[in-house]
Parts: sequence; C-alpha cells; structure tokens
Amino acid sequence: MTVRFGRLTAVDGAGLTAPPGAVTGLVGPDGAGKTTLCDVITGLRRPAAGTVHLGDADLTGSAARERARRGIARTVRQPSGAATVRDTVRAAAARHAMAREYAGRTARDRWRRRLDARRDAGLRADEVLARVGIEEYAEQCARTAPPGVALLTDLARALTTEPAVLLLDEPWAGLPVRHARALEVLLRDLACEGLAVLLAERDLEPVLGVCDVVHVLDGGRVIAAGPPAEVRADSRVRGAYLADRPVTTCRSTAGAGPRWAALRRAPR
Ligand SMILES: Nc1ncnc2c1ncn2[C@@H]1O[C@H](COP(=O)(O)OP(=O)(O)OP(=O)(O)O)[C@@H](O)[C@H]1O
Repeated sequence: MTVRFGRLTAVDGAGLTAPPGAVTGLVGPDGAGKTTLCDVITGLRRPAAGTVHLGDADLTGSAARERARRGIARTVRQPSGAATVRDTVRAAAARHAMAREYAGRTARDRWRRRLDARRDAGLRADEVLARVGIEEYAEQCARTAPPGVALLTDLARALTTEPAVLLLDEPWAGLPVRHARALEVLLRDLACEGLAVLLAERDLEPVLGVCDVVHVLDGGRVIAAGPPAEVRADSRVRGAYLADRPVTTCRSTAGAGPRWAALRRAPR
C-alpha cells in the first residue's frame, strides 16, 4: 500500500495480512502511518497504489459502507451524540439487523424476520455490553462516560455488527486496569472464535502479550514482522523507538501491571 499527502508519502509500500483467528499488531511511533493504513483498510482513504482484500474479494474500489457491510468494523476513540451507552449499542444492533440479508420464501417472510431481528436488538446490545464488561454503565451518556467506557461502548457497537475483521486504534489509551485486563482476554477470545483482530498501537509493550504476530511500521514502511518476542529483539525496531527521542522505563499510565512496564518513548 502506498498513500501520499501531497509530497509526503505517509505509507510507503507497506503491506500486512490479518488472518482470521489471530490478533495482529500494527505498531509504530507517532506519524508512522498506522491510522492512514487503517483508513485505507476501512475505505476512508484511497491509496495511490495497492489493494485491500477480504478473503478472496478485492475491496480496493469499494466504499466504506460496503466494507462495513462485508464485516470490516473499526472502533473510533469517542462515540458522539447524547445517547446512553445502551442506546448507542442498541441503535447499532438495530441498524445491523435491518441491513442484513434474511432467508425466507417470500418478501413478506424476509421482512418479518428483519423486524424480529430489529426487535431483538435490545437483547443483543445487553449481551454485548455484558461481554465487554460495561453493563453497569448502560444508562450513562456514551459521550461523557469515562474514557475507558466510551471506548468499550464503541467496541460493543462494533461487535453488534458481527464483524469478520475488527480494527482497534490504541484501545488501551486511558483504560482503567480492570478494563485493560478484561480487554486483553476479550480480544484473545474473539480471535479464538475466528475473528481477525487488528490492533494499532504506538507502543510495543501493550501488544506483546496479546498479539500472535506484530508488524512494526516506521516512516510508512514495515520494518519488522513476526512473533512478538522476535520483533521485540529486532535491532531495527529498537532503532525506530530509540532514534530521535530519549527513552524512559516506566509503568503504563493505565497501570496495567509489570508486563506493561517497559520501553516507551518519552513525550515530545
Ligand atoms: N490528512 C493528512 N494530510 C496531510 N498529512 C497527513 C494527513 N494525515 C496524516 N498525515 C501525515 O501522514 C503521516 C502518517 O500519519 P498517521 O496519522 O497515519 O500516523 P500514525 O502512525 O497513526 O501516528 P499517531 O500514532 O501519531 O496517530 C504523518 O506524517 C502525518 O503527519
């Protein structure tokens, strides 16, 4: 994939595969091109060169909505609107129910099934909220809920669409310890159920224990890819993180425990 913004090449021939049944990490320092690559995958941005495939289907020319319909879901950082957590997730479940294809002998049968599915959207939403671990916040406004809850609301919203591919952009940022640990377990469970999970993260450490394979992006190029332990030991990866800023050893601000205590780039 190659993506240009005027003279700047934000993604420079980078490619990756996020297989079903695995958590794939996309890691890189600020400006490495992670968000741009995710934008291309979800259809929000057109590449100058390259293709996006979902299984055998070439989605390069298809619109974002069509990719979502085919099962590519992405979390955004902050849900918008004044709806409660439950209503945000229920609305997504209802939209998904209405957009799906239903089997049935006649158009009337199919329509009835669609309406039944929409009626069940509330139940589906409650199930997903419990799975993500935020049912206690169901009646809070999603936009003003604590940062971790807002993110998990969005994850719940994405899960109600029964995606085949789930993209998460820095999901651990600002997440309280309890939710951070639960999210690790949930992502592993989702992968075990056959989902392709793609995790974009600035730091390497948070993804090490969760990912099966990590791709490290720097300057728009994939400089290393492989199992987490191999990638962590790679001299090019250490170079990318040590290159232009001092490195501190610190605990994650999310306080997720010693496994996250690690190499982090110091703030600019
Ligand atoms: N709309 C845009 N117009 C011009 N340049 C852009 C645009 N979006 C991103 N860039 C540039 O493209 C490069 C890659 O940015 P991108 O946001 O994809 O990186 P990132 O790895 O997601 O970084 P971060 O973790 O800081 O979000 C950066 O140099 C950025 O300044």
